[in-house]
Amino acid sequence: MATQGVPTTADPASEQLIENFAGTFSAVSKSAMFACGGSIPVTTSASDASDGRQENKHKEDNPDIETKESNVQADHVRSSPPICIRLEGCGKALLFPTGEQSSLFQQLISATEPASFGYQGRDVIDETYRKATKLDTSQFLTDFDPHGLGIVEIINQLLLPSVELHRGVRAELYKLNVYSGPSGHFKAHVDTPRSNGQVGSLVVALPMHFQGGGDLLVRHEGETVRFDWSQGDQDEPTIKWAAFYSDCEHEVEEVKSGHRVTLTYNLYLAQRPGLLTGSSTAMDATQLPLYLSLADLLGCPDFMTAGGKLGVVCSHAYPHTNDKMHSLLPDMLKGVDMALYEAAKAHKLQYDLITCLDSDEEDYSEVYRETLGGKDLYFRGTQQWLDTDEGGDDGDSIDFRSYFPNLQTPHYGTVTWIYPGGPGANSEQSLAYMHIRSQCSAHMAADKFDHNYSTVIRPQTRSCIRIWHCCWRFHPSPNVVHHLWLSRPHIPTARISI
Ligand SMILES: O=C(O)CCC(=O)C(=O)O
Ligand SMILES: [Fe+2]
Repeated sequence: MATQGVPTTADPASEQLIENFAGTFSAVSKSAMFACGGSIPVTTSASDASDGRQENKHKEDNPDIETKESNVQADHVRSSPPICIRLEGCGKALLFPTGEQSSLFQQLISATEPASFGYQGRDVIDETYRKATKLDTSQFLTDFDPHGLGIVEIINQLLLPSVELHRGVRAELYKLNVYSGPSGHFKAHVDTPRSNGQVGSLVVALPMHFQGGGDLLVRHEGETVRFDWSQGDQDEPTIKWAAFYSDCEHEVEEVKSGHRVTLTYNLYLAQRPGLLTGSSTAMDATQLPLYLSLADLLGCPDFMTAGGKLGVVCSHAYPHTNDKMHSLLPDMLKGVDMALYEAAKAHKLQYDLITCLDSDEEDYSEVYRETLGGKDLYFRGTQQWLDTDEGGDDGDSIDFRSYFPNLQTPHYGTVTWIYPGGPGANSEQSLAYMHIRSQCSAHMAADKFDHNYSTVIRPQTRSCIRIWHCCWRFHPSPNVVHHLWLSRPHIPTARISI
């Protein structure tokens, strides 16, 4: 057996920092995400479009550059064409971005009516509480498509962490609203659900100059996320969006000048038509609490001065056995796992996702690596035993490693592990067992194991292998299995792997 202890446990100063980070991670994973948002640039001229083509050409000519960059900051930036609004009874299309002096925009403003809000079962208009105007969907048409721009998919991944893969949200246009300066606002409130299936709201701010105020604040269990969407006339025109659960209190701060024009959508739970589009660039990771917590960790000069590794156990299940699914990572990540991935990416950390086997022994000082059929499998701990009694409770134990003669030296050294919810809280290990089963059935002699032996790997039994469902390490190749690995190449003394 090849082993090699690597003394890279966190130093005491780092331990406190890691604890803070773990606290945020656990809090986020417990409460899941309650709000998310992002921005999408609007392409307004032919030159913008050709810039995009130039960039693609550059990448075609330099495939290596593409590959190297793709691990850290690869996604192309998705942009939107100008957004068209057509008013009922008006043949002309109003295109956003637009100037507030344009006659079509003025026509829009005059067509809107004071916006009400629900209070004790009635629709009320009270400008001290809400000063805004609205158009109902019967009064206008728009070509804005939150599904096509990838917004809905991001919401699926971030706001629906506990829902199975095939569930998602459907966004249904509800209103156009205008909050105009100097005093347009909406005080803190919780939206009235339009039906049982409604899970949240999506607000999209069209590219339009307005300044000062107009921030959307969303609150949940004492946490607040602020979305600042003001745009000056020098800024690139950008669509801003935010989505949040129905039970979140939210408010719109006073707009000082200009017009804040929004499309609001109700988000309903729906069947998810397929897998993901991978448009995470539309999301603003810097608004994630994990981003800030990670920033604290990375910004501290005391953090892991002697180097070290941080492993974060995934909160959700992913199909390890299916190569097609592997290639869809990270797009198919859910909830806090995706948030962590996005936060790491926004910090320009390197990352990798691996599947990891975790023994139940106390000694975690060794990490073993085994390459199986082009996939890397990582072992932690010193004892890897399989109980081979397929049907019964207790059977013979076999040293798992004897089936992997090419076991290599430890690859990652000691890892400081963060278990959201605590060790053992991962309820989705069964998928990982299937992974083991499939790995083993492909690579072990058929007479040694039959295909049922997922039943004999018992996570809670001390002498059995326990599988933690992804320690993270991302790799651009679809053939290499998962584990998120974060490091800071520019600060060589402090290396983090998650
Ligand atoms: O415009 C916003 O940011 C939020 C609007 C809102 O709260 C609502 O329409 O219920
Ligand atoms: Fe609202």
